[in-house]
Amino acid sequence: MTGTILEVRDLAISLCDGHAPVAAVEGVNFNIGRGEVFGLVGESGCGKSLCALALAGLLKSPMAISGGQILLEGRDLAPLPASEMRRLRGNKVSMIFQEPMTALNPLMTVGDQIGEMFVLHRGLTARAARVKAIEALEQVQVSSPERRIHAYPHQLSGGMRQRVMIAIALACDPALLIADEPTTALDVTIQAEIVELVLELCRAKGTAVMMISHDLGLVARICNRVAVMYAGQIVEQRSAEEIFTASAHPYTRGLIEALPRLGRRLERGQERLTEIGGVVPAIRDFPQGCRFAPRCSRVTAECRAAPVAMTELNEGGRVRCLHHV
Ligand SMILES: Nc1ncnc2c1ncn2[C@@H]1O[C@H](COP(=O)(O)OP(=O)(O)OP(=O)(O)O)[C@@H](O)[C@H]1O
Repeated sequence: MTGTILEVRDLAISLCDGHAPVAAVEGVNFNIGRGEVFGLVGESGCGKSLCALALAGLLKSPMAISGGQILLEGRDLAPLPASEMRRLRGNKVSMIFQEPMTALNPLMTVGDQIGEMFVLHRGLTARAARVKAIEALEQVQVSSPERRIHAYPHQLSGGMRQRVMIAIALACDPALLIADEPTTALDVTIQAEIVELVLELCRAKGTAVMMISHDLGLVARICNRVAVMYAGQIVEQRSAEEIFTASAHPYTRGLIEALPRLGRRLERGQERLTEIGGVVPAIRDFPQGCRFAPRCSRVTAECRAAPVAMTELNEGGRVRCLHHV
């Protein structure tokens, strides 16, 4: 791993729906190294998908980037028009989604959809692209690829469709793959296979991965570094090793407590593992002080008084908490 491939500086994403704009995401800062596997975790509604979509140039109105920079290999993607982002997507940066049907065209064969990447980004002829499409399907371990290239997405299983989406995303060896909960909708055994496949292919191609998940266990297992997001802000950033042993933010601690552990039994009368009480606030209801304050057991008046800045910890870790441990 050498050098930085992606530098996100002070990214802000706002809801611009004709009323006063509201920031759904703000002050997001992180770097991803070449070939690194970087994790972004948090409960549903924390802003993970908005960050992913912004990075891939796929944000849709009424959401828009309202500040900051997204430097991919030094070039700022934030101000680029949609036409320019279309040229970069699949080539420099790719994204895979939880539901492959959102990314696949139901009216095109999978062979044509994979081949299109080589025609568009590599200038190959249709015939050469077809050969590459078969190779790409082989790489994602789809059996009988010569036959499968003629299939339409609806003729494939969920796991198979996920493999096709990965083949499309990685066809042109992008520098960065953004994976937004790519396995959440799949069976547990297939989940593990798909994650392994993504990691193996990205390792071979030198592609960095930004893995987005609500599952801290998964992210800590496969990533080098992890950022924890809460209510539109990063609240903690650590190495994956430290996230369990030295996490400093009460929210990260809460996510860890809620993880099902092997051999961990429910106490008598306990219905589920300890979950963090309360819910993630809606973007118009973000508290003015620490956004986690209403759910936090360590809260004091000071926490509620004003926004909390990031504090640098040792070893490059950072935390947004006045009472971190
Ligand atoms: N188009 C939109 N209009 C209004 N609010 C939106 C829109 N898109 C997202 N939001 C809000 O922005 C916040 C962040 O959403 P986002 O989808 O990024 O969360 P997430 O952490 O990715 O959750 P999930 O894991 O469920 O996708 C949420 O409160 C969501 O309701």
